[in-house]
Amino acid sequence: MSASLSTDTLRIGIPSKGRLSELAEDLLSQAGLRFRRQNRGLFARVAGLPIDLIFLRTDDIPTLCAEGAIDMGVTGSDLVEEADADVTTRMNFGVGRCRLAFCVPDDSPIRSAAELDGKRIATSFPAVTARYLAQHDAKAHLVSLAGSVEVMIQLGVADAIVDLVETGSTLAANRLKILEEIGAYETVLIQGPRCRDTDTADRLVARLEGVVLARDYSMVEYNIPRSKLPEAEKITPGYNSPTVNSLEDSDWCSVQVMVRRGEVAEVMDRLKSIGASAIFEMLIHNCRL
Ligand SMILES: Nc1ncnc2c1ncn2[C@@H]1O[C@H](COP(=O)(O)OP(=O)(O)OP(=O)(O)O)[C@@H](O)[C@H]1O
Ligand SMILES: O=P(O)(O)OC[C@H]1O[C@H](OP(=O)(O)OP(=O)(O)O)[C@H](O)[C@@H]1O
Ligand SMILES: [Mg+2]
Repeated sequence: MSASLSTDTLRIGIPSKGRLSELAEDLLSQAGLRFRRQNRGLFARVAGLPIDLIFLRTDDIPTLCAEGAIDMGVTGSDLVEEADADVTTRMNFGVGRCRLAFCVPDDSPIRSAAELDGKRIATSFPAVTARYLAQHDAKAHLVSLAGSVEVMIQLGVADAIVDLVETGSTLAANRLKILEEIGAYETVLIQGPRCRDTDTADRLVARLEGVVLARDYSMVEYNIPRSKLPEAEKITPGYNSPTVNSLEDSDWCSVQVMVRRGEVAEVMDRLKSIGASAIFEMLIHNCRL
C-alpha cells in the first residue's frame, strides 16, 4: 500500500464491507489484479498496473464515481438508481441479484402500490420509491431508514415498506408479502464521466469480461465420427463456432467447444447418444474471445 493517492492513476472504488466486498475482491483477483489491503487501510495500489483501489461504503460508490473522486466502482445497480448518479454501467456481473419491492403484511387488504396513497412507507430507497409512486399518481409519507426496514410495520412506524428481496426469507420471517416489484438489480461495474485513464479502464473491462464469461461456460471436448459432425454441431454450436481437429483415424475427429455450465450434463447425454466418445468437461478460469 502506498502512503498517498496519485492524481493520474485509475481509481476504482470497491465495497469495504458487506456482502459485495468479498465478491468484488474475488472478481478483481481473478482478473489478475494483485493487491493487499493492509490494516483496514482505505486504499491499496495494484501491483504492475496503474490502478489504485479505494475501499468505500457500497452506497457511496455511485455518487463518488459521478463526482470524479473515483473513476470506476463496483456496487449494486439499485444504489446507482437511488443516487440517480451520472455514471455509465460498463458491466453486469450476473451476481448479487435482488429485487426492490413494495411489501405489506400478509393479511393486508391493500392490493397495489397506487393504494398506498396517503399511507406511511419505510425504506432505505426514498428516491426510487418517490419516483415510482409519482409515476403511479400516489403520494405517501416516506420514512427514510438505513436498515432493519422489515420490522418497521410491527414498530408502528409504517403501513408498508420498500426493501430489497433476495430469497424472501426476511419477508417470511416478518410475515410480509410482496405487493409490487419496482425492479430487478445486480452487481455492476460503473464508470464516471471524467475517467483519469480510459485505456486502463477498457483493459480492466476486457479482463473482467473474460472472468465473467469463464464463470458461465465450460470447455467440452469429445471425439465423434466425421459422419455425425453436423448433428454434433447442432448440439454444441459453441460461443462462436466449435474447433474441429483431425484424429489419426480419418473417420473420426475431435471437437472442442464452449458450453453453458448449466447445460453440460444434458449436452453430454445427447452427444453420447449420437455416438460421441471420450467426452470431457474442463473448467475455464479465464478467457479472452
Ligand atoms: N439479500 C440482499 N439484501 C441486500 N442487498 C443485496 C442482497 N442481495 C444482493 N444485494 C446487493 O448488495 C447491496 C448491498 O451491499 P452492501 O455491501 O451494503 O452489503 P450489506 O451486507 O447489505 O451491508 P450492510 O451490513 O451495511 O447492510 C445491495 O444494494 C444490493 O445491490
Ligand atoms: O430476501 P432475503 O434473502 O431475506 O434478503 C433480503 C434482506 O437482506 C438485506 O438485509 P441485510 O442483511 O443487508 O440487513 P440490513 O437490513 O441491516 O441492511 C435486505 O435489506 C433485506 O432485509
Ligand atoms: Mg444491507
